[in-house]
Amino acid sequence: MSRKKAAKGKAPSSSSGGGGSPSAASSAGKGARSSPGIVQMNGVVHPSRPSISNSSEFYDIAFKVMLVGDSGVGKTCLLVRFKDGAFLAGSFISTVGIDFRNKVLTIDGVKVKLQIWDTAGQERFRSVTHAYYRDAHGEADATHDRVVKREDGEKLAKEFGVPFMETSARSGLNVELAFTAVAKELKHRSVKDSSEKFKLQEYVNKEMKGVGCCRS
Ligand SMILES: Nc1nc2c(ncn2[C@@H]2O[C@H](COP(=O)(O)OP(=O)(O)OP(=O)(O)O)[C@@H](O)[C@H]2O)c(=O)[nH]1
Repeated sequence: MSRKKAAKGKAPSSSSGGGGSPSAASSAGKGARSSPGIVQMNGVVHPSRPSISNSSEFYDIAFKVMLVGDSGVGKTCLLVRFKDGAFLAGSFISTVGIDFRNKVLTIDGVKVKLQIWDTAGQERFRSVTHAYYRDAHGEADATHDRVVKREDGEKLAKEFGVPFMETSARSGLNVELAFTAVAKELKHRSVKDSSEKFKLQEYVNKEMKGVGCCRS
């Protein structure tokens, strides 16, 4: 069965309230997905003067994080799971252009705001989404439908020197961890006099849950 695609998200100019309300929902014939990628982007540090995010939450440091990957790999669902704790099942609604949502996490007593940009995976939006990469620092429940072998993902991550983990927007597997790991790494990078060294790979290996652990 082919997936029906409609438009989701909205233009960035209208997203200042912390993101629009992209919706998606499950389709019986949906194919397997590879994983969305999380790219961490640059941060702004305000150690002595807490700021207020668009969602009225105070924060100490802000970072821009991009979700990148082909259309349909689950970027929007990953973000919605992280932000709202929900899985949007139903027919697949493709993102138009780019959109963002804010979430403030407390990392070792520091309020870290992640401004997470959800990019459109479709080729026709490439020029729009790539424009937002400037400034920037920085699935697993459908095992039968899997298109990317775990080993291949691990190999690729090794090549790029980044940690590898599988997430599921549907079950929630490792979603919080993926974003928390990014926030921790960015916070440690930005606090220059940090005495303790943060080892991202070790943290991820310790905290990561295996596929099949958290089905809902
Ligand atoms: N089983 C399962 N389905 C998922 C998961 N994440 C997303 N989906 C489904 O995959 C389809 C695409 O998800 P989206 O999050 O909209 O994909 P996207 O990467 O944002 O796509 P674009 O907006 O076109 O770039 C939807 O039908 C979702 O319901 C997941 O973790 N498990």
